[in-house]
Amino acid sequence: MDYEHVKDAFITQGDTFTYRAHRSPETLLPVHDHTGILASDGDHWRLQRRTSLKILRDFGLGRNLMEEQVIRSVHEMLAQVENINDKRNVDMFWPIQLCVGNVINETLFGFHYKYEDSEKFKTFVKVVDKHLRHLQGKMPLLVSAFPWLRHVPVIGDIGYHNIKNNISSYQTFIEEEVTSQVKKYDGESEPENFVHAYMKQMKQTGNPGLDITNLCASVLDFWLAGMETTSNSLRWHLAYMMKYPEIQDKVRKEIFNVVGSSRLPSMSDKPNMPYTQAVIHEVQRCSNMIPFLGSHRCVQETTIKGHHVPAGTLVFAQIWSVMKNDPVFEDPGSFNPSRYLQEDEKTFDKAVVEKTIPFSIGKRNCVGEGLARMELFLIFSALIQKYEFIATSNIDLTPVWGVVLTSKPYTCQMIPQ
Ligand code: HEM
Repeated sequence: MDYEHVKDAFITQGDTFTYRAHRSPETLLPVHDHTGILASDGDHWRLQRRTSLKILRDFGLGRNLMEEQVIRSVHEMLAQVENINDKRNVDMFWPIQLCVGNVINETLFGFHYKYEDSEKFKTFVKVVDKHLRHLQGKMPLLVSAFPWLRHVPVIGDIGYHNIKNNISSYQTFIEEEVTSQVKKYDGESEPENFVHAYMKQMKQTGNPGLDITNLCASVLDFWLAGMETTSNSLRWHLAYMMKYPEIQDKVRKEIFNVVGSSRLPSMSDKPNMPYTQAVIHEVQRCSNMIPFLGSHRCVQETTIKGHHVPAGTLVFAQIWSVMKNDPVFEDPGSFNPSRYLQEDEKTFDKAVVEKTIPFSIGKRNCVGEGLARMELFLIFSALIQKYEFIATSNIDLTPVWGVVLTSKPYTCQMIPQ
């Protein structure tokens, strides 16, 4: 499957391929199947997706709430890192995890976890992390291929029931936070967080599909789809920068030229920082974090580029293969951000950018793409502006297998700039 196949299925024939399989491992993500965005389909999915996108757009475009939230989180992360006395051997796992987690938490619930008081949050993050890792084990994949195996002792327990039971541990966290925000909503003032904005939509539209069950499910989707992806991507960014220090220096030089050192980079700087943008594209292409997309069930018989696809076929688009193998990427195995820029080093090569699709394309692409792109730019550029990162352990860029391909753990020396 190449880019043209994915484009034909997901864009040209978008409506035909927006349905899900409704079998594990997807059904092991939400508490109830057919709720929220990630695991639902049909008119219900359309309603939930449209509602979430409207809220995110109102926050991001209308009032810039989103950028302010990310920058607040960056400030907190930098303050935490500054307090580390010995910067010769630092593990950036938790500072990055908390920074990204706090952006989602503030977007959804309107408050930040303080670093010194984040045990509840850390426990939740660990449960989600464990859940996503277990989902991609051999047994769940076996049960996914042969759903009747979930009735077989041992295989069914490891591959299905134990994982299903895990869900309740993170659901408690979600329900507590949603309930607390629901109580605070006065119905009058301009919503400042997702829960309040969703409640306003419930009230304004009166649509029975917008209810507390689906609010909780959408909130959970944001955590599941938004945290591991974004925080791992940032860890990949630092790993690549330490493996290629000359590229790290070049990014920093661009940041100093455009932003200076007295303030943090902002979204208005982004158009003037083509090299930093090219590096972010290339890290996303090379780290290629999502090995399998969710299933896209075909609802009516069709053809994709001459291949017959019967109704009911499950399609798993290989965006991994597009970013690895498309001929537009010359020498695809090498890490080369300059491939995104023309000779003037300012203008993007549109053909190369078009095939870089870490957020997928079409009707079921990433709902959080705008937020994730903003986070990657603001958090990555702030870190490179403030510190030089030098590896103090081996940087092995072979990924660790999972729902999201992660970087191997590493430590670094951080030299203030
Ligand atoms: C670097 C970060 C991220 C990457 C690489 C990424 C990637 C993806 C991809 C490839 C899909 C499509 C899956 C499919 O076709 O089934 C997806 C879907 C989704 N993403 Fe993201 N994502 C990221 C961050 C986020 C964030 C920050 C959020 C929200 C806070 C988010 C929310 C979602 C949701 C809700 C869906 C499901 C869309 C649907 O089923 O209609 N993602 N993401």
